[in-house]
Amino acid sequence: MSEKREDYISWDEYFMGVAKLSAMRSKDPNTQVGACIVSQDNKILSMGYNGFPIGCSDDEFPWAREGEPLDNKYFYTTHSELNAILNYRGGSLDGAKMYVSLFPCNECAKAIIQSGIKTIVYAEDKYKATASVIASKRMLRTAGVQLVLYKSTGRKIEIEL
Ligand SMILES: Nc1nc(=O)n([C@H]2C[C@H](O)[C@@H](COP(=O)(O)O)O2)cc1CO
Ligand SMILES: [Zn+2]
Repeated sequence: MSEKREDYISWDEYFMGVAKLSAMRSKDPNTQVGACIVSQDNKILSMGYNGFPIGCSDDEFPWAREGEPLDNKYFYTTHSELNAILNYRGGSLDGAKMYVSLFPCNECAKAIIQSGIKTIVYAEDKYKATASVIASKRMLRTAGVQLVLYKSTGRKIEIEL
């Protein structure tokens, strides 16, 4: 009998890979973020990426980072984490895990806590010095959400599409 394959991807690589693949759907020219929500028994429940709400055209709303609040993206974008939570239509997310390519902001932190997600596995934390992320960590830690920095295995995957 032939032996089983040994170079299959791990659960962590699988879920962070799905989060990063989701991020590739984002139209944001500066930062693409992806999230993948997983049940306690390793089933994918939902995914999301950052973008404008349904019906708000990617070609009409602004992608700029600067300028007046009404003329830049920040009032209009839905973050990947919130999209992943809202995309889930199956009931409770109690005890679920979220894999996300960038640490969640304070607004998403509130949604994560309220939805019952108990663990966040994040790949990057490039805005860690901002008030938003400091406030986010304060709430998440106080609420008992486990924060896990994803350790890259360095594996590169090429997929023909
Ligand atoms: N955790 C996050 N999830 C997200 O989906 N985002 C989104 C909002 C914007 O579309 C983009 C950040 O844009 P910028 O400020 O790096 O050009 O990423 C941002 C953060 C940061 O907290
Ligand atoms: Zn957010």
